[in-house]
Amino acid sequence: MIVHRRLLQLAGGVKGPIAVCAGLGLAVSAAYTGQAVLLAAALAALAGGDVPAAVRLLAWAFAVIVARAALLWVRESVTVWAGALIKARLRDRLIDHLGRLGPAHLTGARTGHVQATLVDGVEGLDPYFSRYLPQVVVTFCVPVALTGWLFTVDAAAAAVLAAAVAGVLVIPRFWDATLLRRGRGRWAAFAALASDYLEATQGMATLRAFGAVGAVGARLAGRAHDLYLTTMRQLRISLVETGVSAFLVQAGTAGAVLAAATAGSTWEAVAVLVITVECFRPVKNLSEAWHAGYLGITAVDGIEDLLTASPAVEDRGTRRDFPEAPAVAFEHVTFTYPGAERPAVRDVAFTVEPGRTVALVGPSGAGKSTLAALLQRHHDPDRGAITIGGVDIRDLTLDALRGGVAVVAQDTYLFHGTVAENLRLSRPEATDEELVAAARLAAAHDFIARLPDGYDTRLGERGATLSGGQRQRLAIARALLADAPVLVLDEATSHVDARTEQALSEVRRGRTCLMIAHRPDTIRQADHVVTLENGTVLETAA
Ligand SMILES: Nc1ncnc2c1ncn2[C@@H]1O[C@H](COP(=O)(O)OP(=O)(O)OP(=O)(O)O)[C@@H](O)[C@H]1O
Repeated sequence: MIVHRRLLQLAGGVKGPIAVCAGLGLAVSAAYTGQAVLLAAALAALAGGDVPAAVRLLAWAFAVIVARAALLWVRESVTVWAGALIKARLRDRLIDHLGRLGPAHLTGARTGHVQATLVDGVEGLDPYFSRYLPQVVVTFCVPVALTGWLFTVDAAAAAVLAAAVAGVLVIPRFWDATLLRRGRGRWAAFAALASDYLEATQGMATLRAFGAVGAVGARLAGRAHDLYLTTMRQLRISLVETGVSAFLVQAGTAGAVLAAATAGSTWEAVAVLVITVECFRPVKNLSEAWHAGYLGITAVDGIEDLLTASPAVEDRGTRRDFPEAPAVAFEHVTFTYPGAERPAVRDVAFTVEPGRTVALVGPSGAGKSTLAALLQRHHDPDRGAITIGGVDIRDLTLDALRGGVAVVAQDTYLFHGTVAENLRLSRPEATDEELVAAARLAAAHDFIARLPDGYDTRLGERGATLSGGQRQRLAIARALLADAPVLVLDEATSHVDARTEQALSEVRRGRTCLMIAHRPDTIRQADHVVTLENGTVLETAA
């Protein structure tokens, strides 16, 4: 029996559904006990030759059985509802926090780990909250109540039963710490396997190209074997615990019945037998619920890691109005990535005048993407500041900043949705006409119109069904639709044709644009060129 402190805190918001499940569990136990007592009494009446009383008692027993069936149905429905509610609330909380952590967190964590936590961990927590925790309540209440009641019927049998119940509830607790530790080991192995599988699936084209599928397959087999070993290690403890509990249940039942048969009548022994069976029923059910919910318990570390991770930047700004036609100024900005030995950018100072374009150029690793990330506040500078229209971007709310800065990245992410859904990501309320107008300006309308369902065509994951240039033009249309006054543009090193080039100049028009540029043609179109080297500004040219 594991009642995890952190999981109880997480359950704070779902105490109501858990309490309802526990209440229904108690009602079901009461129905089982009522049925058993009525049947025992009916048998006693039959043995005593009182047939009418036996029939009356059997009729009551039948009514209780019907009521219990209804209660079981309600309990199952409520359990499934509670489970769905718990999962939805927990996932909302995790996704919300992940959104606040931003991309900086995902560069430090393996995506597969995060995915395993969000999908399998939360899925495993459903039975923990909706079945296991309510059953813990039932397991503590029912045996204690029935043993107490038995003391009024047969003290000797009750004493034997009390000892067995205490043993069943207390002895397995000695294994709890080991069980939890091994469970965590098993979760770590599971998350590692999930991460490797995700990576292998995503990188399959590269693995095939380099003939590395076999080697990765062998590594995955190794991971799967680790998972098997950790599962068996945990199972060994679980089985010992189950065996000890089963022994105590059988010994307690036999001992209590023996005590009753020695001291009282045969029918008293029958009554004790039915009570002991009902006394231990919740213990058996708890063990079943434990097997359903233990995956969630072991995933708690991943969930806690995610929930306690602090965002790379705090959303402490209060200004909601984004400056209009703003200048973007880097004021002696220095920034070192966490754990890095030297700054990625050092004392960088330049200004992008309102409505103008500055091309950032320089060799690989010079710090161009870092400056773009700082402008989007994926990180905050260690020294210096970035201002937009004279306002420090830390004074803007993150929502205001995101609404005012549009991004056309080189590796544009397209989701497994329709073209229209992907475009509306930047402005969900955009009308169909606005969608088409943006797509036309971005030179994307023609190829979209040729797709099987036009704007309603479903794109494959990451836009896999489109060419690189088409993906880039959709990204430009998305930025146009966002209609933000500041633009961060990471010029693609590949797939830039004349039409994409024209779309790029369209999206820059009237906007203050920071452009990571690679090609001489594009660099020539910029109003100013800032050359970076080793994180510092080498020269600024008009
Ligand atoms: N997440 C990170 N953690 C630690 N160091 C990083 C991280 N991202 C980049 N760096 C380092 O910061 C420095 C600047 O990298 P940055 O990506 O800004 O260069 P870049 O000029 O955009 O290069 P490229 O043209 O190749 O994209 C490099 O030394 C790089 O190794």
